[in-house]
Amino acid sequence: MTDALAQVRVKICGLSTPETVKAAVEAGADYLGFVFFAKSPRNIPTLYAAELAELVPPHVLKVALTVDADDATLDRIVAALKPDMLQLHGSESPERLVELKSRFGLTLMKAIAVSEPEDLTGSDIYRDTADLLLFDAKPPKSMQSALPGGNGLVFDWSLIAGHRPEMPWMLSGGLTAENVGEAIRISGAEAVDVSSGVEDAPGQKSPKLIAEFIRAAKSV
Ligand SMILES: O=C(O)c1ccccc1NCC(=O)[C@H](O)[C@H](O)COP(=O)(O)O
Repeated sequence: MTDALAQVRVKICGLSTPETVKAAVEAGADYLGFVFFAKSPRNIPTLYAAELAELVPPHVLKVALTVDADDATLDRIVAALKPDMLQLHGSESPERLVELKSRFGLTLMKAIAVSEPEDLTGSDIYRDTADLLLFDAKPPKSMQSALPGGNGLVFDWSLIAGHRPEMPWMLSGGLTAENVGEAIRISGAEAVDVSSGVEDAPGQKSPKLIAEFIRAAKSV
């Protein structure tokens, strides 16, 4: 039997309430992302993460999203959330990933900001240190106050078709229930990640939009 019918895996990022965590689990999310970055409208206090973590069954993987966090901060996050994966959304170097793997032994996903082909070829530097890559849209320089991710921006998915990494990867950046099918077909993604596209307002996840997104991604 081939893997041709395998469903796309879905990560819902930036959950911050019990209701939306439960909604994402019930809708069939494979990964739930929790943001630990003070400037983000999705930031959650570290201790509150422990409460949300209780609601996540073992078959759904918990992802802690951080931006250039130091060891002490990560120690607190890992103790509270007990994540399966760290999503590194800053300018963490390959050497930093080696340190994090040795300290925590968790799956490491390095976010790569993409706007041109060189961004994809440049991501090869993480080949030996990241377990998977997350391709996200690079905010334009004009967006001075932009977050490093979670901006609802799309990049040209055909760039990935021209440089498919040999290691596992996820697609993100401005995905919605309406465009995720086309994004998967063009990029060849086997896993997708969404935040803004399942929100009614920045930081406010919608159970309805979460269910619609997961249905759309998994029906491709
Ligand atoms: O969500 C945030 O606020 C955030 C803050 C700092 C770094 C990354 C952040 N989010 C990343 C994500 O939510 C996703 O991994 C991905 O970039 C999708 O975002 P979106 O374009 O909003 O769907």
